[in-house]
Amino acid sequence: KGTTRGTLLALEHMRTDKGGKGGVIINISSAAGLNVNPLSPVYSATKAGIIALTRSLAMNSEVKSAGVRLNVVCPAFVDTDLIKEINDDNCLDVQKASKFIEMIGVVSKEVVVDCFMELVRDVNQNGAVVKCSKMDGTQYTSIEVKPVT
Ligand SMILES: NC(=O)c1ccc[n+]([C@@H]2O[C@H](COP(=O)([O-])OP(=O)(O)OC[C@H]3O[C@@H](n4cnc5c(N)ncnc54)[C@H](O)[C@@H]3O)[C@@H](O)[C@H]2O)c1
Ligand SMILES: CCCCC/C=C\C=C\[C@H](O)C/C=C\C/C=C\CCCC(=O)O
Repeated sequence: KGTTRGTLLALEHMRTDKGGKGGVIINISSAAGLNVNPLSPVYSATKAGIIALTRSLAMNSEVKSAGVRLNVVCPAFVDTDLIKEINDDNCLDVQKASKFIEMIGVVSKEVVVDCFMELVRDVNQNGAVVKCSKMDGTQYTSIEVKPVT
């Protein structure tokens, strides 16, 4: 809910057809939103929602004309407090989650920031979904878009 409200507020503020200067919105989702995550299904659903929200707005012709780009970063595990706070309230099996994190590995915050900044600087990126993971590195995902007529 916070990401949806924040995105819509930023968009209203930034769009050139409403007096703004245009620009770019980068949302943070998660690798959990790109694939199944049986250990935290609700978390996964909220992250999939952020990807759909961001891509849908990015592909809206009025938003494009108003000079606002939107992209989304989907990190796997990152070295922040969040992964130290996995517990029975937010995960269905904490022990399995710990083993999974060990297997996938944890990236530094700098890796996510680099990814974020690349999407800010590259004016050709709109609607991009970028995964960053220790195991697989940084990858632009490819999801087919059927244009709405
Ligand atoms: N750490 C990871 O492995 C990881 C991976 C992928 C995605 N993410 C996502 O990245 C985002 C940031 O997480 P993080 O890893 O930096 O965690 P974090 O725990 O370090 O930071 C979360 C921040 O959100 C703030 N916060 C919590 N509830 C809030 C609220 N209701 N209103 C305003 N602020 C609130 C906290 O005070 C904290 O500063 C989250 O959406 C998380 O799901 C994290
Ligand atoms: C698996 C336990 C998830 C617990 C949720 C708590 C923290 C979540 C952190 C991140 O958002 C990442 C969550 C899941 C990552 C899911 C898949 C990683 C796939 C990695 C890869 O494909 O390289």
